[in-house]
Amino acid sequence: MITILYTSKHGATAKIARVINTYLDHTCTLMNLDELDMAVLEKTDTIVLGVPVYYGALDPKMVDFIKKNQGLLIKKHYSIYITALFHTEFMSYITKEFDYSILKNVTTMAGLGGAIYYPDLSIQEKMVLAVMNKNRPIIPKEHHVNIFENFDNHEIELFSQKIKRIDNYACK
Ligand SMILES: Cc1cc2nc3c(=O)[nH]c(=O)nc-3n(C[C@H](O)[C@H](O)[C@H](O)COP(=O)(O)O)c2cc1C
Repeated sequence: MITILYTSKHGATAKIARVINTYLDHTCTLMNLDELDMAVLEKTDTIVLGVPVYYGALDPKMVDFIKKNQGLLIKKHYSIYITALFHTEFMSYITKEFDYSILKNVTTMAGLGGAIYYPDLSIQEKMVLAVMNKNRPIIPKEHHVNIFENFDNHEIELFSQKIKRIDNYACK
């Protein structure tokens, strides 16, 4: 049994969870951390953690969950995917937050891309993104009013295949 546990302010991390679930033949339980169900997690063999990046750091709610629930995670196969525009830098976001005691037990990790849904953003978020984009241009100008997605579809498929293999192995 696989559970994908995620946080998602604007929907991209949730969207990736749904795509992974599709690659896994709709066999996963999708769980938003805001609706955490520990009884389901206790029963699950494989936990996939979906963690977005904001302001140069992993979402603190999920970081807190992972740190407080190391005991539970160690008993499972657990994997992490990062949702971020600068997704190739996922390891630097991860190593900034987690030490070896957590990382040595992670089965697989990946950076899968991110998205900006402009109509959903607050003025403050738009300002932060404008500064970020000025310093390190990543969002083309024509996307500044609408939707920009830079999901790495190939990585999403590879990550899903790894999860499938891990869970098949766990169930043997
Ligand atoms: C206010 C704000 C700050 C962000 N900061 C970063 C960042 O520092 N690095 C990065 O790679 N992506 C950054 N992003 C992009 C997010 O990681 C991307 O929008 C991701 O899809 C967010 O996940 P969500 O849609 O599930 O909320 C930021 C996005 C917002 C709105």
